[in-house]
Amino acid sequence: MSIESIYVKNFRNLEEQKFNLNPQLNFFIGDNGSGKSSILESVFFIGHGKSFRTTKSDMVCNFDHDEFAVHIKDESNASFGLSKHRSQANFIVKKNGSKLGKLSELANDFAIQIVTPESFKLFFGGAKERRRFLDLGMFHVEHSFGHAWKLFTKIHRQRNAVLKSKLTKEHLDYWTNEFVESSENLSLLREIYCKKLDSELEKWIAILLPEVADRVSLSYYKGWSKNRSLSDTLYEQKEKEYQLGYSQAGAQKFDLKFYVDGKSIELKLSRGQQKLFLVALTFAQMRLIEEVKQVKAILLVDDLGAELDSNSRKKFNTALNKLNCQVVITAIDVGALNPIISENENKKNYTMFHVKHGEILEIKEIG
Ligand SMILES: Nc1ncnc2c1ncn2[C@@H]1O[C@H](COP(=O)(O)OP(=O)(O)OP(=O)(O)O)[C@@H](O)[C@H]1O
Repeated sequence: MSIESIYVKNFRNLEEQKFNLNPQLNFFIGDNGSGKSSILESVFFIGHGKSFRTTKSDMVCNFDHDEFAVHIKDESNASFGLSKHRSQANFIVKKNGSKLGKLSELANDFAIQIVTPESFKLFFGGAKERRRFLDLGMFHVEHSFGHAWKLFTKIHRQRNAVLKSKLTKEHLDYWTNEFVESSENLSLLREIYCKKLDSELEKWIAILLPEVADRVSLSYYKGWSKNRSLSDTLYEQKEKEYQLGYSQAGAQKFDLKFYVDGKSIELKLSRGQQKLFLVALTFAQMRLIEEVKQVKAILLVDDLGAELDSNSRKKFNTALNKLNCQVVITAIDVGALNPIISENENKKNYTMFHVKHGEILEIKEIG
């Protein structure tokens, strides 16, 4: 799918704005603090039911107002919208004018991925972001994942509650058996997905980081040692688990690590190369989602110029043309978009906007 039009109201510094997007490339240019990231944040909000900058949804509501809204229309004229008043706990979520029960239901219709200047630091800096990334892909690609994940989360919570309240051995044994079974189930699904991701990643690395192609490897850690069963691991850690009050091993502890020549990415790649690596991974995931869902994913890139030199942006553009999806890119100035603009000049497949103090204006002539 692609987004045809967006309406935002009282979203951060965007008071009331309506604009149409190009089905392919969209560039938002503006000074620091003009509202570029807020535009991406509003699109991300529709696709994920949350912000990529804060866990507190009321933070995105304009300081001077009590209610914010985002509405979009896609290329087939289907409409999706959300709004929230500060005084209410829940969002009003609508699809084609009819109310939906949950914000998360909107996510079924979208596959929106984002790359920000911070994302590669977060991604290579800690397991949390890698877990989030992988599970997001799995949610779209592996049909049984949503159900398996929900079940696991419920069992994990129950087992932790038993550990915390130090209930009887019978209670713990029951929840441990359930926990082991659902951990193994989830882990198997993740392992299958990682293999798919690995083979797709290779293709994008060849375009974006040809200098390390064939030297990249991916390693999936399921959340407990590969040499021992989860039951044995939990049995051995029983005392410690009772002391701490939560499960020490299991599918919640999974991770995905990337290496170049067997050494971690942070040691082998520069910051710009790390960003390209994450772009390659994001494109690989988008392609897998597209194959399964038969929908085009939408890519958001905040501050393209950060960390990427002109040659890297050229490779980024080559990959972008191959991916062929709707893209929304922000930059501080037009120079940061070259050579992407110059290489797409003849195709006229882009729209450029100027963002100033929360106002969005389409630029007709680029001079
Ligand atoms: N809830 C809010 N209400 C009103 N204004 C807000 C709110 N939250 C943030 N802002 C302001 O919105 C402005 C735009 O922020 P945004 O991050 O979108 O800018 P940007 O154009 O991406 O800047 P940069 O290039 O520095 O990343 C900032 O000046 C910020 O102070």
